[in-house]
Amino acid sequence: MSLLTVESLNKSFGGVRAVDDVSFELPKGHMMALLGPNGAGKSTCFNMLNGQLVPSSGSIRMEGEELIGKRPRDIWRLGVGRTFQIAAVFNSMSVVENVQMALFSHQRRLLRFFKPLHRYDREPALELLRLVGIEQYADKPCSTLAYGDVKRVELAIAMAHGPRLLLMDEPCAGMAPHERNGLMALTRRLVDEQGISVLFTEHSMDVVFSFADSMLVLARGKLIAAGDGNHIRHHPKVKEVYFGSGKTFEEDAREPNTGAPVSTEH
Ligand SMILES: Nc1ncnc2c1ncn2[C@@H]1O[C@H](COP(=O)(O)OP(=O)(O)OP(=O)(O)O)[C@@H](O)[C@H]1O
Repeated sequence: MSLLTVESLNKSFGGVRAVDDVSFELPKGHMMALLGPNGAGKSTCFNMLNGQLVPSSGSIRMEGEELIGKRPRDIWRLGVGRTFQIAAVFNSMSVVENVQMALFSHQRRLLRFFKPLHRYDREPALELLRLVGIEQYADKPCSTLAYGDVKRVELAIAMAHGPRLLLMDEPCAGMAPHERNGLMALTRRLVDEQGISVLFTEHSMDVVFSFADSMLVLARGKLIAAGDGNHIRHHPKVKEVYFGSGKTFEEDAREPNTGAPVSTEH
């Protein structure tokens, strides 16, 4: 059974059909990219999946349960996590405290007046930092981290909520090539080892073709192609919408300068 089943999804803003009759299935343990030129409808799609926007019509089911009509908070509790283009962390708190806070909020517990935050859930938080490869920065303030590491903190925070589906909004925006390969290789490992599913938007085609199992391509709200890298790379409609955009559809991502395959090591 698919984790996510989207059927005939529509969203109009006045006369603009931002998402136009889109249907797809996302299997468990699968990494899928949602592609398309600017204004294609990717953000609108994401915002409907996590309940921020109410669709004009259609259906979004997670393991059979209809998500449309539920509040974003309830969808999040059902296991739909999200990371953002600009990482959302508390800069003044330490790395581990950010994750402790997320674990704490996930368990819906109330802070006890005399017990400081740092005494809650430190071990499980450290375990999550180990998972994303930044345990060594646990007690540093988030504000002192390199941007690639802040994105890892954001991933640990998202994992603290035990997602079944993680929506990642341009995860590599603003990152250097070696940082983005590291982050996506880590995400790939979380998909393979933890069995979560990931749907991500991304403008860097090298990242997409290296790490995604499959791709959806939107243009003016419509789904024009769906399939694996080979299918998408040679799809005439995809070539048409990207023609002249400078997108290269490279075969795979390699570490810059060395030509070595990317690694999840940090
Ligand atoms: N709140 C809104 N009100 C009116 N029109 C909107 C709104 N949100 C999106 N649109 C329109 O819907 C269409 C799809 O926009 P959307 O932001 O989903 O595209 P996108 O693929 O995410 O683009 P980008 O890659 O530039 O972020 C565009 O024509 C946009 O102008």
